[in-house]
Amino acid sequence: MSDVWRRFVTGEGPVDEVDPTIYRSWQRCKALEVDYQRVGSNEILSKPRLRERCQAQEDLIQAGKPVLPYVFRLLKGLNYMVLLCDGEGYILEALGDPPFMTKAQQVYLSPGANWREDIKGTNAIGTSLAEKAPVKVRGWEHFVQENHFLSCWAAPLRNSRGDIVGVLDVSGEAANQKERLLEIVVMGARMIEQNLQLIELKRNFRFCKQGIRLAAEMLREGFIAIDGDGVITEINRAGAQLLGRRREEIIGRPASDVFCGNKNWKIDGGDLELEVEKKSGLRIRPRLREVTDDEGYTVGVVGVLQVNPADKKEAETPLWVGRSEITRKVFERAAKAAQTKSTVLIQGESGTGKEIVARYIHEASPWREGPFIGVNCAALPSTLIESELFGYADGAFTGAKRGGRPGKFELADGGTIFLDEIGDMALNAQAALLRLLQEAEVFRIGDTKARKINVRVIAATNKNLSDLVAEGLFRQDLYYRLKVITIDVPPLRYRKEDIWDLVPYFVRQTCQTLGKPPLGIAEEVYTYLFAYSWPGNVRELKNCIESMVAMADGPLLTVEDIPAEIKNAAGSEAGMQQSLLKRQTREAILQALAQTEGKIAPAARLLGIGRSTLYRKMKELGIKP
Ligand SMILES: Nc1ncnc2c1ncn2[C@@H]1O[C@H](COP(=O)(O)OP(=O)(O)OP(=O)(O)O)[C@@H](O)[C@H]1O
Repeated sequence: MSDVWRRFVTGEGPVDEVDPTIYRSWQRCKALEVDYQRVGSNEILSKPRLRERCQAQEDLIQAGKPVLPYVFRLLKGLNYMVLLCDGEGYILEALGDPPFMTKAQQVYLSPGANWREDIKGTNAIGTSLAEKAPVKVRGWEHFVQENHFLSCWAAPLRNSRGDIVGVLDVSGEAANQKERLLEIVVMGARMIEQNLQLIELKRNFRFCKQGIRLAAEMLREGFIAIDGDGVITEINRAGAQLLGRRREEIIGRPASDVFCGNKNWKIDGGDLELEVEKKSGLRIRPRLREVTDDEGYTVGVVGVLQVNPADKKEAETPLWVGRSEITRKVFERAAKAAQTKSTVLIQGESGTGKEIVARYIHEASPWREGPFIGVNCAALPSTLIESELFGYADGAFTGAKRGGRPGKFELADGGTIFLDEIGDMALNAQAALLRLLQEAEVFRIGDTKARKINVRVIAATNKNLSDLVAEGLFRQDLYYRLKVITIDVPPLRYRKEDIWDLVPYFVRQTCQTLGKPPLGIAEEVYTYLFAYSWPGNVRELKNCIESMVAMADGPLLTVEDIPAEIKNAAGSEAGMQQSLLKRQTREAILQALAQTEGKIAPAARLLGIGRSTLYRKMKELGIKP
């Protein structure tokens, strides 16, 4: 036992031979009345509480993961241990040589124990936290006598804001005093801090990237980001739609490939003469702002895609809107189908938007310059459908027009014919249609002359065609000929996120048609529209909005304007929706936790929410960590 230590703790005499850091710590311990013979009451976490703490300090653990073994390898076989502690003094992880680990265990120098100064007296972990600096505490410098067999070296760990978030410590036996241990500990601490910064940077980067993507998707206008090398790094769906391409086709491509104008386009200092002219003659121009770094160097540009003001009328009404994954996939599939020559069969409940999909295919296909002719097969009596579709020759029947008449197929030559409600087509017309599809030529009724036609055929049905085939109401050979490419358009109730876009879209459209000034939409309206199940799909929503706009008095559409039958049905479904939402949230959280073996931080990342939000939701839903 050191005489200096004894003199201090008993208060017998002056102790000026002590390192000032140690002396300050001893004074703090004395003021806190720490027992100098043995630790009065240790603070040890139970295994589950320790696991929880490690989860809460996931970044620190991650940052320390490669460093602890590295430092330990430098000291291996010399009877030391390396410890990682959090900013409150709790030991989270330890690596060490077994003989010393066993001895250290007796004074709880092991995971779960807290080594704050007020609990353990002067020690490297607690004292480095109190002093906010690297310290060494050898043998009798420990305030509590039972720790005199130890020598420890520790350095605090800071995050990028400079807050202390932990401590790296090396401990060994008092007699074991290797040179330069403090330098090793400080070096290890710097490595952990760098890893912490990297983790934070990666997270910030992901946040910025995802944040930009989400923010861009909220814009009604087209958004584009181009990096310093002139490569397009982001474009939102509205922007891609404006350019008539898919996002995936644009991102990663040089801007000069996508836009015409200055081919050798460079960001810094160059004139931004970008423009793209669509086949329709629509000219699109980006309005861009430079993004500069701290030194003022241009690192890229961001901005909105605009339609040349002269062409604006056409662009203001996109053919379709809808942000749901389901709708996006439907139109992605339609875009692919547009590039082929095959017949397309669109299936879906009434009012889901099958005709819109057909028009979109036409617009994106090589037939886009030709006409788009729609025929509702259910609306035509079976006696008329053949002459309507294929036309008739002069004198084909009594009452026939002189000189004959072309049918819809001939009228659609060079373009697209859309056969809606194909399931209702009469069998004789089906036979003629099959022949036409196989030969690519039409025979007018009563005519022997074949006329070559170049038509893209798109059919749609809200019936199950294979059932009709089984009942003998639809020709099997025609069914197979039609369903070369099928596109299913799901009901609106399965893709309710689209309501966010459809509502303002229909409000704008209706205001324009009725010559009303633009109307706002009260947030609460959406609660009702989301709760309703929309059996009539998008058409029913469109009708609902039309009636709301027509009836609205003020500048805002409110719950009062919702048609009574929809409001009442939605009101009774609202409670159900909420409990369904709760159930779905619960399941999503449980699944994420199962995937990450109960780890909170990765589960939160998987769910795309913050850690504290996840904790709160788990509490609300009664999920135990
Ligand atoms: N994604 C969408 N974006 C904008 N408008 C849409 C969308 N989907 C549907 N609509 C509109 O909803 C209405 C119904 O759509 P559409 O006529 O295409 O449905 P449908 O499935 O062909 O119906 P039916 O089977 O009764 O013929 C139309 O006015 C259409 O413009």
